[in-house]
Amino acid sequence: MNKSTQPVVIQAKNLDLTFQTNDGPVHALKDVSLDIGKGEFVSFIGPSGCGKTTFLRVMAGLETPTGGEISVNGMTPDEARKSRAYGYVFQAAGLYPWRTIGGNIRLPLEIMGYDKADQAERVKRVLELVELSGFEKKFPWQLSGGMQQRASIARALAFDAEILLMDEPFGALDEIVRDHLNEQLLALWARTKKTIGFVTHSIPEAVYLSTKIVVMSPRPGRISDVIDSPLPPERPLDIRDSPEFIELAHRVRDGLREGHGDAV
Ligand SMILES: Nc1ncnc2c1ncn2[C@@H]1O[C@H](COP(=O)(O)OP(=O)(O)OP(=O)(O)O)[C@@H](O)[C@H]1O
Repeated sequence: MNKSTQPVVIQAKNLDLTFQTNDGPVHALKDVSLDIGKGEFVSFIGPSGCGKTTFLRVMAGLETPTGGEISVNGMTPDEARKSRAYGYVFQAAGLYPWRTIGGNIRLPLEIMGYDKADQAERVKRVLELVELSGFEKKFPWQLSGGMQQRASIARALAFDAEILLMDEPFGALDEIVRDHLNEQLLALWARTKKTIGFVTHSIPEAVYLSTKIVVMSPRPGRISDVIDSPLPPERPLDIRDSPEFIELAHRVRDGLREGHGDAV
């Protein structure tokens, strides 16, 4: 299933996850199988409730599947988490308002016991990576929403996690800011060669960013299409006007329609 020539980092086989709720069982994931190769940028797109976040949380070891198997670097997700295999970026930047940007990025490093000099070096490096050098001593409220989200990405990068799991990180931002962050994220991905799992509701965002697009559908949450992108790795924003891009966006839209009647 994995067409990438890179080794497989995340392998999910026939995953099932049913939540038991007061209103009865909710089948959040059904028979989900997927290989993610090292260095891939994989987007998960689908209507609300199709299990995107649940799948990401299973990869991160934050949710336990009720059936099937999943491995991350040959380990269980829980073991992978303990070996600091991934960083997690949420929809809200989730920065502590009483800590500076540098202080927020340092927090996981403090908890993990990195020494002071190493912490300082890492904070400097990741701030450069997200183009926030000079903002270390500012507080979150002094930064725009887009900058806060970049700081949150920097925090996830600070301990060299090989895998970055991002749950709609730019969903709350306006389109121009989002375009800019998409460009920056692609550049960062090219520089760092991270493996990225990215949840989005936006077709253009998924098509612009991904090497692989996973289309999901709800009730029960399942994968309805997996598309390996034919687009080149170098992607200026105006690639979105190219026939290849538009064709790919159509295929994603068709996949969403099939899984969800006519509403997306
Ligand atoms: N902890 C939980 N307990 C019970 N049900 C849950 C839990 N987490 C998720 N669900 C349910 O599982 C289904 C999938 O939810 P999930 O959040 O993964 O979807 P999603 O595709 O990420 O949706 P959205 O795009 O709205 O964020 C939904 O029906 C949701 O209500």
